[in-house]
Amino acid sequence: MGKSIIEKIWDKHVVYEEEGKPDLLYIDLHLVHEVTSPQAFSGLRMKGRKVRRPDKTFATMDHNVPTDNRSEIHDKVALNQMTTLEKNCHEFGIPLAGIDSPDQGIVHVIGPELGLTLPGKTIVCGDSHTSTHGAFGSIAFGIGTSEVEHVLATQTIWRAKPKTLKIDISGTPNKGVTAKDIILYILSKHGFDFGTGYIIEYSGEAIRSMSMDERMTICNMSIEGGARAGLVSPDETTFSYITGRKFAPKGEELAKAVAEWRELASDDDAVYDKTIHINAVEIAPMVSWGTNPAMTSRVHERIPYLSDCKNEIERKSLQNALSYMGLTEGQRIDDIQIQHVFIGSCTNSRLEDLRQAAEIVKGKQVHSNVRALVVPGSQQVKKQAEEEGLHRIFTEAGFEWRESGCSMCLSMNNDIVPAGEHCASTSNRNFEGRQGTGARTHLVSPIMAAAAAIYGKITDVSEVMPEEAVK
Ligand SMILES: CC(C)[C@H](C(=O)O)[C@@H](O)C(=O)O
Ligand code: SF4
Repeated sequence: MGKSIIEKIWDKHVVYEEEGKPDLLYIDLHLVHEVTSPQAFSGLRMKGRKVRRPDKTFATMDHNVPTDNRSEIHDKVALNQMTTLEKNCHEFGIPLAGIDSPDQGIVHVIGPELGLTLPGKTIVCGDSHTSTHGAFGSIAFGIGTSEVEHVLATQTIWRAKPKTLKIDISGTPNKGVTAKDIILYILSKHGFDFGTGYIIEYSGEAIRSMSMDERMTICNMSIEGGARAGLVSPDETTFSYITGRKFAPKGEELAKAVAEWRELASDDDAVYDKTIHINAVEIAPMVSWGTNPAMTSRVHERIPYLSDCKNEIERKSLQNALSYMGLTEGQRIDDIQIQHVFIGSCTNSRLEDLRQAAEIVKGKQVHSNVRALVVPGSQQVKKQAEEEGLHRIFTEAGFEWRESGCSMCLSMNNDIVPAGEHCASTSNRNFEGRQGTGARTHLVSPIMAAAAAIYGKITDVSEVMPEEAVK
């Protein structure tokens, strides 16, 4: 019987196992950011311990860095977390892409970009969207702060062996349908907890024809379905992305690594605990209308009716979501008015996301009721986008063009959506208060966000996209 990539990587990393207990897993890469690391470093200091493998650890600051004026940081909590991270990295010998570094950015954007994220690795970070790195064929998952301390001290972590779930996506996506729509569709169809206890492997022709940026978007949101991680078996697309990256293997070492990575891909006869099939033609541009990412519909649909709910629990949760969102049952999704647009976050702030959004925005103006932000995921993305002139397309249309960071994805910095206002956002979470107290989030793709910015309401991008923007 063949093995899946999940079992292959897992088995190679188990350093200790005992019947009925979690496995002790070796960790190849530990990514660190300013929010979930301070207590972990204090713990080490108190116990007089060192970081075991600073060379397998890499830090950046992203959650609360300002994305407008970098030179004056007024927020005391943010400033404290940033200087604490600098101090900790210096003391424990950990490489850091600090606020002034050309490598700074959202931790899940810079790992791949710098060639730190590689196939076959086990990767952890004190952050739930670590699943993003699975796009390269690695097992990557988020850990808690006490576990951050454990990994810093031992380079290992305790984890029960996961169940395996294969999501096979066939077919060619329709016009206006992106990787973001595919993952939102999966969530809308299977709920916010279908992945509990599983690591997902995404496969099928739709995945194979995706770029690395697109695969990252899909893997990123695995966690919104409750999964422990999500990944894609590596292939030529993966290897060519990695080639030439700053910390990736080079020359002969790379050739040797690629030969090993090829062996990692799941065997044709691998067996999974569960399999889900999806046909991409079922999918249209998607929009979340509720308060979890599974409360999502196709753009031309209506918000569900209370009378369609299967039970009282469902009815209550629909009622609560509608009241928080200021929407009514049966309302048309494309009637929702938008006051804010956020293009950014570890889901959709990479170069391709910005290129696609710019195609929609080119030569148009942001609607007068809308405030729109583009926040590149990293300084490298920002620089490349500027070299291509994308920043000019956005700013001429009336978008704000920012420095890299998590920004409006979560209300931990200055980029906040005011109470009661609606934001079309390319991020991954729409929980109550996520973008600010009382803020109303609609999760969409970058091109849907761009269309919302121009028309001031949720708009089916497939109807307004120029011919040259159709893939
Ligand atoms: C702040 C951090 C712990 C958090 C996470 O783990 O995901 C954040 O990145 C988020 O997206 O909510
Ligand atoms: S961009 Fe958003 S989801 Fe991603 S790490 Fe930052 S806060 Fe979390």
